Amino acid sequence: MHDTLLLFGATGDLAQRYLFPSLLHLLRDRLLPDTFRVVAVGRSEHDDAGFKQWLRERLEDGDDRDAAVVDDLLARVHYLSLDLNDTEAMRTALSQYADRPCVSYLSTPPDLFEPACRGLKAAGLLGGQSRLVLEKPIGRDLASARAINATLSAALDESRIFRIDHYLGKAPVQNLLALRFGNTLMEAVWQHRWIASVDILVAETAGVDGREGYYANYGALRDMVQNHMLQLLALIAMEPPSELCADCIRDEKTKVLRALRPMTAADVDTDSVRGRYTGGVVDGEAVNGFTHDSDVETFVALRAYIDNWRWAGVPFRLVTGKRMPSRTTEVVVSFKPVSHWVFERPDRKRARPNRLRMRLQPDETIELGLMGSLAAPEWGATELQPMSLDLSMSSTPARRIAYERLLVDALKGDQTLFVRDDEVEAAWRWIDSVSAAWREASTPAQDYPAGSWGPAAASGFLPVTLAANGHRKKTS
Ligand SMILES: NC(=O)C1=CN([C@@H]2O[C@H](COP(=O)(O)OP(=O)(O)OC[C@H]3O[C@@H](n4cnc5c(N)ncnc54)[C@H](OP(=O)(O)O)[C@@H]3O)[C@@H](O)[C@H]2O)C=CC1
Ligand SMILES: O=C1O[C@H](COP(=O)(O)O)[C@@H](O)[C@H](O)[C@H]1O
Repeated sequence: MHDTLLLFGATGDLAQRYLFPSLLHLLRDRLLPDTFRVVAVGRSEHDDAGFKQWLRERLEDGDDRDAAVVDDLLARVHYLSLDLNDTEAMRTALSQYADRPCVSYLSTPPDLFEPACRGLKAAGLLGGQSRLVLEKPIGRDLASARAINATLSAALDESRIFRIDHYLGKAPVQNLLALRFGNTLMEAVWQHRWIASVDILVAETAGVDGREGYYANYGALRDMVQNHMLQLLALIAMEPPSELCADCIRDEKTKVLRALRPMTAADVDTDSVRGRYTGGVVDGEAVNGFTHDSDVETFVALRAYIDNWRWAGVPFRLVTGKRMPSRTTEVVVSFKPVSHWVFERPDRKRARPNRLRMRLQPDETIELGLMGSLAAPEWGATELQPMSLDLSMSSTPARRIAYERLLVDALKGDQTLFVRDDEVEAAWRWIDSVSAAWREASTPAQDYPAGSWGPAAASGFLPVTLAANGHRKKTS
């Protein structure tokens, strides 16, 4: 396991909210080497003591903080103020760390990836066994992703490049693989013959607040669908890998992403909805709308098709939005109805095809919708009723922040939960088809009030499980 982490963007939002708290937990749980050290790099002109004071105030804010562990972490941190565009300054300041293999983590905007690579290379930090971790987004479209990948591959081998999609660090997301490939029952019915549709919902109550500049250039399609949602789709739809090696899994995910049917302007009206939140009420609090000058969407609903043998004709409905009524990430697999109905005719109206609901956030639960009989002898006949089988996951161990797992894996060199160059490009290829179709069809972002499930036109895309929770009913 490498023991030197160079964290670029150390003064940023991600670093203070997730990366340093993750390191704190890993140190507390003794999951880092004794010699572990962090070179924290930002543009802000703190001196080392000033940065540590700034960081201490943020770390001590958390409710699970142990003062001794905070002290331990801060003793391992050294701060450097550097402009990543200044290759010579990077070489001068950083070459002292080239004494042993290290992990450089670029938690910075993507336009800094190229200059940062130049500076790291000049400092000798990309050679040997050193690794590079990159935050999303990897570009803004296929062309820019390719340019970033070309820069990276000119600097170091793909086996040492770790592209983050933090959803892959979430234990419930990894459990999708366990559920699919650890159970005979699932895999036997996991295909178009038995499955009618798949819903993937990632709803957030949070708004864009504080990230308007970034978001206005990306929108929900590029911010959420290109990475997290397509990763969920790939895990649900991929073929079984021959073994759990990083490339075995990434090969299969990439095949799925490549098989996504491109969207055309003719599909836009039936297969997509764009939305943008206006003012409203979320969690009992009044919130403002997203009023940025750009035309970006904060909500997307898409119907996607995977053109391969397993998934022919099965719609995958992808819905994500900000300022929704609840924070919910779930995958709902709806099965086809039974082929021949043998029960009383009136029962047929009540018949509900089986449904597997895998809730990933905020809590992890699995629910299987079945038909069963609640017959009472005096009724004289069997009456079928929908029943649901809840598999509580409450006995699973406490979950770690996704970044804890990803940081450990990057330090160890395990790429399984990181995204490969061809995978990123396949995802962008499909996203580009959607944005080109929207452009050609001049698809507007329709208003929805904050605290609702998106524009009215999207109701046919919402999983039926929302109606079961008392939310708006699905209309088609
Ligand atoms: N925040 C989040 O929740 C998430 C963020 N991400 C991704 O993580 C990355 C970082 O995001 P976030 O922390 O929010 O961004 P911020 O804007 O909060 O931070 C950006 C960081 O980059 C540094 N930086 C900017 N320009 C330079 C430069 N020329 N030279 C050296 N350092 C520079 C900043 O330094 P300084 O502040 O000192 O100027 C700061 O530390 C982005 O790619 C983002 O998309 C991904 C998922 C979630
Ligand atoms: O990458 C991002 O993810 C978050 C949602 O992550 P979660 O772990 O809280 O589900 C999203 O808010 C943000 O816009 C996006 O950049």
